[in-house]
Amino acid sequence: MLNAKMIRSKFTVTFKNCKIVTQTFLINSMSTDSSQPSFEEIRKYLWGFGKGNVNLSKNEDTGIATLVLNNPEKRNAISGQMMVHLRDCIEELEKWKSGKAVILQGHNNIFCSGADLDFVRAAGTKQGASYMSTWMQDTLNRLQRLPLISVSLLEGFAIGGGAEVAVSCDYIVVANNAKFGFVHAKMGLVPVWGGTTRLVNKIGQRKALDMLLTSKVFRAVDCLNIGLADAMVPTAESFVKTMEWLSPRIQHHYTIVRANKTSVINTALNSYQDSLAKEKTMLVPFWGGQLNIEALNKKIKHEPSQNGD
Ligand SMILES: CC[C@@H](C(=O)O)C(=O)SCCNC(=O)CCNC(=O)[C@H](O)C(C)(C)COP(=O)(O)OP(=O)(O)OC[C@H]1O[C@@H](n2cnc3c(N)ncnc32)[C@H](O)[C@@H]1OP(=O)(O)O
Repeated sequence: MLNAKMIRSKFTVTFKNCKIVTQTFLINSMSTDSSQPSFEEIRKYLWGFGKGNVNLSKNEDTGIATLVLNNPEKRNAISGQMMVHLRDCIEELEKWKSGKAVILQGHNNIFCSGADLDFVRAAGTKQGASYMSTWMQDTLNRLQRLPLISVSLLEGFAIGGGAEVAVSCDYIVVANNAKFGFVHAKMGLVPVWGGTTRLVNKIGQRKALDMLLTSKVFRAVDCLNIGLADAMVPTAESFVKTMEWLSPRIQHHYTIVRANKTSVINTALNSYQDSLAKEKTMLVPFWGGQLNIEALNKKIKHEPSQNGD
């Protein structure tokens, strides 16, 4: 792992009979920090824990991928093996250059019951904590940064680590039967997969603190009322309705969809100035490009939509 290390060197200069000592600090970024585990090492460790998998399917025609958490005997709890699968799926999505969106779901209409409690018991060491938090936080950071529009479709329970996965997505759609909770405190834990940071970004500091401290499990309509969920859909047709809800958000060319997602996520993850600087660089591929010229030629008149959406 790369580690920034300061090297100080002194230069003495004589100016008008005075000795001036200048100090130069160089950053040596090539040294390695052997105390940090490599991701390969963590992969091997996690792979030894539990069953289950994560299934990715990509539809090249629609540009929509689905990612399904699958561990039916444990309400889709995330085992060590599934942590490895999840990262591999995100890496696959990073390579998908023409995709527009990804929908995350749990197998058989249950989103996810959090980390596999058998894993939590077996890996309950300092090493286990460090490996899991490093791996899962990095994996979910990468999910959040994908240039795809990410939607978590919550059916049934999304608790503990399941809630952390859900808030890593751009949008949360709840089925009528969804139940969502950061239950970590009740389990004698704190979220470390990036869930606290992302929850605060979604619903604000006070509501997030309340949610963490009470370990309350929220019903679908409450998720909508507190601004955590973006839409609520009937459980019986949750996937179809989620696709309908998503459709206007991905109506444009995939390059436009991805550029807008990238710009927005940059504001969330970078400083104001960095975000402005990055935003300025986004226009070049589009300005005077084919999509822009076609739109100009149509002489579009922009009007409010009829149904107020
Ligand atoms: C790293 C830790 C932290 C994080 O940072 O993210 C966490 O995620 S901590 C984990 C938090 N999750 C839990 O504590 C889940 C506890 N489980 C439940 O509350 C309930 O099981 C449920 C999820 C509300 C579902 O209830 P229900 O539909 O009534 O099913 P059952 O309770 O009968 O469960 C069926 C079956 O599944 C097993 N199960 C459920 N969740 C997990 C889990 N997270 N890990 C392992 N196993 C789980 C449950 O024990 C049952 O097994 P059997 O009794 O053998 O059938």
